[in-house]
Amino acid sequence: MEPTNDPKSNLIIVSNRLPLSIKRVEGGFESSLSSGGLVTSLSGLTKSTRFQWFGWPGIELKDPADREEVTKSLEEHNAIPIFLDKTLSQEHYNGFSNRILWPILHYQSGVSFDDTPWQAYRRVNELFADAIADAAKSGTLIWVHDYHLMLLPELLRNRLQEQGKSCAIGFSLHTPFPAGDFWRNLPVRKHLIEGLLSCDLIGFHTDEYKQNFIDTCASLLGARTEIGNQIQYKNRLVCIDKFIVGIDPQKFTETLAKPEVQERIRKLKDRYKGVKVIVGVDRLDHIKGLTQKLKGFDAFLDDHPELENKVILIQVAVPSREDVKEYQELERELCTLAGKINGKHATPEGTPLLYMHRSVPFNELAALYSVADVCLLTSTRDGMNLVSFEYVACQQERHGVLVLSEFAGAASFMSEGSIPFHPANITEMSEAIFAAINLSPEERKKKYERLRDFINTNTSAKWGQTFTDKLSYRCIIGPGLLVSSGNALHEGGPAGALISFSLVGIIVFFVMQSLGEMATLIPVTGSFTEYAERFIDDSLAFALGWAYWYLWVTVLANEYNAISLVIGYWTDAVPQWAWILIFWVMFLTLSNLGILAYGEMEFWLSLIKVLALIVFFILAICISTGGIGPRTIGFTYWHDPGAFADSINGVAKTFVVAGTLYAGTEMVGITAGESANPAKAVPKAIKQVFWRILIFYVGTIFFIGILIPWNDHRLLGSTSKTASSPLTISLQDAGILPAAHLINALIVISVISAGNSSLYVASRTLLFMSRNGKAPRFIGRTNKLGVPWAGLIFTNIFACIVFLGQSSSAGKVYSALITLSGVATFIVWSVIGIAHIRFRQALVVQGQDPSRLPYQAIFYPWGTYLSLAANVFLIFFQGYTCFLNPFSSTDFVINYILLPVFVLFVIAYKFWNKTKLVRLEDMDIWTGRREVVESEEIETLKKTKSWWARIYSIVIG
Ligand SMILES: O=P(O)(O)OC[C@H]1O[C@H](O[C@H]2O[C@H](CO)[C@@H](O)[C@H](O)[C@H]2O)[C@H](O)[C@@H](O)[C@@H]1O
Ligand SMILES: O=c1ccn([C@@H]2O[C@H](COP(=O)(O)OP(=O)(O)O)[C@@H](O)[C@H]2O)c(=O)[nH]1
Repeated sequence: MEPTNDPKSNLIIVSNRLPLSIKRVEGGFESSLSSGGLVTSLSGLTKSTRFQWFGWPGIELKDPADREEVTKSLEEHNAIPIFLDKTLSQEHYNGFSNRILWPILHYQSGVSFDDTPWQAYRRVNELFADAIADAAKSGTLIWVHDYHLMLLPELLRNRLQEQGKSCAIGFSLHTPFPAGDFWRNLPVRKHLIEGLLSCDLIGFHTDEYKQNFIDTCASLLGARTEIGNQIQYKNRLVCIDKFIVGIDPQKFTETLAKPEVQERIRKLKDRYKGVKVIVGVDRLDHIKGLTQKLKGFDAFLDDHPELENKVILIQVAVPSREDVKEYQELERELCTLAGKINGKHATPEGTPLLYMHRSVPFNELAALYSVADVCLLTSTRDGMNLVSFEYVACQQERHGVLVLSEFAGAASFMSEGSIPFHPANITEMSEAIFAAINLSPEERKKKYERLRDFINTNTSAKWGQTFTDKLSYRCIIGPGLLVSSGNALHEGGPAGALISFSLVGIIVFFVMQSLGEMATLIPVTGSFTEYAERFIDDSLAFALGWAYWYLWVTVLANEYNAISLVIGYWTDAVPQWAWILIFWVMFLTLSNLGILAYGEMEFWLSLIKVLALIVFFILAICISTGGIGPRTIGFTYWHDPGAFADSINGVAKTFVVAGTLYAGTEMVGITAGESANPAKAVPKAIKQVFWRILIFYVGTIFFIGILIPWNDHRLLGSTSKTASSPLTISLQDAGILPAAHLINALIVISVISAGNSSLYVASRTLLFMSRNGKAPRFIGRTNKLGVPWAGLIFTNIFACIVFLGQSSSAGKVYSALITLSGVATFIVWSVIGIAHIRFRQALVVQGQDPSRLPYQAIFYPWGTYLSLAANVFLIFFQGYTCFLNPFSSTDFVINYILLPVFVLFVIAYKFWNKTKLVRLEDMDIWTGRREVVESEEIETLKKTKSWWARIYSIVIG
C-alpha cells in the first residue's frame, strides 16, 4: 500500500490469527471467519479505516504453490499471511500462549512453565518482526494485538532501527493484565514487559488492567511512572491508556431487519411461547465460567421448582483451542454436567438446558440474542466480553436483562445497566437470574437504555479511531518551538506549516502594530489590560487580566513539567517531582532578585538560543546540499511524501500550534513602551519582532521541512522529547552523533528562559490588577527593589498544578487545566485589536489628527481589522478537532470553557461595579502621554555599541 495523504491509511494491524482461517479441502482451500472478540472488534474497524492485516493463516503450507494460492485469496481481504511450520505454531499458540500465558493473565493458578514452548514463542515473534519490518515504510503505524505477540514491539523496533525506518508502534492487550503479585508467577515476566515497552502506546480495556501494568513496570523494572499515563524506561517514554473496545451495533440492527432473520425470530418465539429464554454465548474456555454457569443454573432450578418448564437456558459453547489438553478436559466436564442437569430437571414437556457445542452462523446468533429475555455471562475473568455488547444491540424491542459477572471487563462499564454477581457464588447467581426474570418492564427499559447508550457510544470504530489517533499524535507537551514545530510539520507538511506559521506571523505582526501605536503615545507599565480599561470597558480589562494571568500560569506549569522530563534524558537518579521542586525554588529565587537579574539571565539564555538556531540553520544548509551527511536532500521531501500532509485540513490544524508558539510576542510592545524613549523603541521593537518571526519561526519551519519528511514518525515523540525534536532528528540523520545531547541542552535553556519569562509576565499582570482594584491588594505587594514578590509567590503556587500531572489519576485534570488556556491567546489578541480600533475612533471624535501620532500602525485600519477577524475566528476554531467524528463532549468543554468563563467574569464585574462601555468622546487618551526624547541621544547610543551588541539588538531586541 502506497502512503497517501492520510497518515492512518498507512496502518498495519498484526495479530496472531488472521480474521480468516484457512482449511485444506478437496481441490483447494476454504476460508472461514475466525471466532472470538478480537476479530469482532477489528472487523468493526474496517468500515472506518483502511489497513493491512498480518497474521498466521492457521494452516501449515510447505509447497510454495499452495502458499501463493492462499496469499492471493487473502489479498482480496487485505490480509497478509505469515506462514509458520506446524510444530512451531503449535508450541507458540497452544504451548506457550494458551497453556502458560493465557492462564496467568486470567489469574489461573497451577501453571507450569516449560522452556520449549517459550523458545517457540520467541521464534514466532521474531518471524513476525522480520515480515513486518520488511513490509513497513517510514511513517507506518503498526498496531500489534494481544498476548501472543508481546515480544514483537521490541524485536520490531530493533529491526526497523537497523533498516533506518521510523514507525509508530502501538499494542493492545485484549485480556486482563493481572496484579503484579500474580504476574510474578511467570519466570519470563520481565522479557515480556520489556518487549512491550518498546511501544509508543499501549492500550488496555479497563483502568484496573492499565494500573496493574503500570505498577508492574515500576516494581519489576524500576521504570518511572510518576507522570500520569506514561512510563519512562531506558530513555523511552511510553503512553499507557484505556481504550474501550466495542462492536458495530449497526451490523446487528441491519441483520435483525433482514426478512430471513425476522422469520427465524418468529419461529423461535413460537417455539418458546410462555417460556423465559436465557441465552449464553461463550467460547469453550475456563475463563468464561461455564462450569459455574451450569452449576448456578442447576441451583436456580432447585431453588424455583415453580418455574418448571417455564425457563430454558440456551448455551452456545463455541469450540476453542481444541488441541489443548485442558480445553478437551473442560469440554468433557461440561458435557457430563449438562447431561446431569437435564437428567435431573427434564420433564416430558422438555429439558431446561439446551447445550450446543458448536459455533453458530451470524444470522442465527442475532435471532437468538433477540428472543432471549436474559443473557447470562459468568466469566471468572474476561478481558472485556463483547457478547454482552451484542446482546444489548439486539434488545431494542424486548429490553432483555443482562446478568453479568463482576469479573468481566465489561462490568466496569455496564454494572449499573445490568445485574452484577460474583461467579463463584452459586446462590448469588441463582438470585441474580431470578431477579432478572422478574424485573419490572420500567426497570428493564431503564437498564436497557443505559446499556444501549453505552454500546452505541463506544463502538469498535471509535475504539480503533481513538487508538490510531493517539498513536499518531501521542504525548506532545512541547517545550516550544524546538519540539512543537515537529508536530506542526507532521500535521501540515512542509508547505502547510510554512503557510500557517507565516499567516499567524502576519497576525502577530499586526497585533504588535496595534500595541505599538498605543504604547508609543501612552506607554503603560505592567499590562496592556490598561488599554482595555481605558478604551473599551473596565469589566473587560478585569476578565482579560485574569485570562492573561491564567495563560502564563499554565505556560509556567508546562515548563516545569517539560524541564523535569528533558533533564531526565541525562539522569534518572532524581525523581521527576524533585526536579520540578528544584526548578520551582530556583525560578522563585531568581525572579525575586528583580528586573536586572531577570534581564541579565534572559540576555544570556536568549543569546545561546539564538546562536544555536543560527548554527542549526548553517548546518541545515550544509546537510541539505550534501556537504554534511549521506546525500543531497534539496527539496526531495516536498515532492515525496509531499508539500502538504492533509491538504487544507492539515494547514488549518497547524494554526493552533503556531498561535500557541507565538503567544507572548505581544509583550515586546509593552516592554518597549516602558523604555526611556518609546517613540524610538517601539518601532524598533516591532521591526525586530518582524525579523524574529521571519528568521526564527518561519526559518525553523522552513529548514526542518526540508530536512525531514512530514510522515517521519519520530516527529511524534518516538522516545523522548529530545528525540522527537525535529532538530535532533535532522542532525542525527546527518550523522552528527552528539546531536541529541546538544539539542537537549538547548531545550533545557529554552525551557528555563520560557519559565523565567512566564513568571515575570504573570506577576506583572497581577501587580497591575491589584493596583487597579481588580485583584486583592496583598497580591500587589512589592519589596524595596520593586519586585512584586507576593504576585510571584501567588503565581508560582498556582503553577503547582504541575504536580497533578505526576499522578495518573490527576493527570487528566492537569492536561485539562493546561488545554483550557489554549483560547486565551486569541482572546487577548482580539481585545488588543478592539482597543486599537476604538482608540483611533476616539482620536477622530475628539478632534485629534491620527497622522500626527508618534508611531502609526502600518496598513491601519485594514491590518487591524484583518488580524481582529482572524483572532476571533481562531477563538472558535482552536478546539475544532473535538467536532471531528466522533464528537467529544469532554474535549469540547475543555477547549471552550474559558470562553463562557471569560464572559461571566465580564458580566459579574460589570454588574458589581456598574461599569459602562467607554464613550468615544469621554475616552481618556490623555493621561500618561510621554514626551519624546531627542533622537540624537539614541544615535549616540547606537554609535557607542559594539558590533556584536548591534547584531544582538537587531535579532533579539
Ligand atoms: O483466537 P482464539 O484462540 O480462538 O481466541 C479468540 C480470542 O479470544 C480472546 O479474546 C479477547 O478479546 C476480546 C476483544 O477484545 C475480549 O472481549 C475478550 O474478553 C478477550 O478474551 C483473545 O484475547 C483473542 O486474542 C482471541 O483471538
Ligand atoms: O459461534 C460463534 C458465536 C460467537 N462468536 C463471536 O465471538 C465473539 C466473542 O467475543 P468475546 O469478547 O465475548 O469473548 P472472546 O471469545 O473473545 O474471549 C463475539 O463477537 C461473538 O459474536 C463467534 O465468533 N462464533
